[in-house]
Amino acid sequence: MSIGTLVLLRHGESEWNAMNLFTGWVDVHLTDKGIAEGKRAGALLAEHNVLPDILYTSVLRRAISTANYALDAADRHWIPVVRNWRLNERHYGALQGKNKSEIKDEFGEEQFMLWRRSYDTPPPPIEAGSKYSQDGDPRYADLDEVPLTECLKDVVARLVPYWESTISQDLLAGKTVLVTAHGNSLRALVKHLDGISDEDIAGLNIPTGIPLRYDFDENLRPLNPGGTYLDPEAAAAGAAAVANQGSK
Ligand SMILES: O=C(O)[C@@H](CO)OP(=O)(O)O
Repeated sequence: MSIGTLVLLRHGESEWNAMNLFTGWVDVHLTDKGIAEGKRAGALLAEHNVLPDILYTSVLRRAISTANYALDAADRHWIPVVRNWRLNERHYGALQGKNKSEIKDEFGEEQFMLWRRSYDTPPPPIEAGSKYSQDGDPRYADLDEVPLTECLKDVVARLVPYWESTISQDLLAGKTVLVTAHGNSLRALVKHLDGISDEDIAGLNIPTGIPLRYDFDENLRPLNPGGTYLDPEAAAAGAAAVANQGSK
């Protein structure tokens, strides 16, 4: 059987994306624009005849809702769904709920970019019991420890084993697999798929709501390194907008 197709989809614009706030594991809703992006993503899937057989999402509603809108638009609302915290956004520690521009002004561009895009510098940990911490959240009851902060390296460490044991098995079985997740969890996965260095991953930004397709050889090496966005122009504009967050 031939190897399946992978489609990565970052959730549509969330309320906190629109407000320029660090989000991480805080479970915020989509904006109307984000809902429209989800529907458009589904239309793109249908137009390109990339019809998912199975969906993997994080346990955060911005990814779950985006997938629901997209699959409904593509008439694939009925496929099996697997949700796993390992696809969650990077935990943004004490920065969760903080305004990106204010953090940049307070700590300077260099520290801001270290926290946002360096591979192995996590933000300061969130305080237990603080408004935007996840302690006591029932969806994480099975975790030995809920993270208090994460850098991208931590996301790679929690996500790649799940990719290898579970998601990639569906590709090897020939399925079309949709993964609906987040800016930094998808950066972690793309880093692994494309073998991007710890330094170069800093320059990679994933736009909201535009399906990114990967095809593979039998060793699960991408035949189209970097993947193929189903709307390349919108993807380039969207990635530039993400890169510039924090600049007023
Ligand atoms: O706030 C976040 O959780 C992420 C994604 O929106 O932000 P950034 O792109 O700055 O890593």
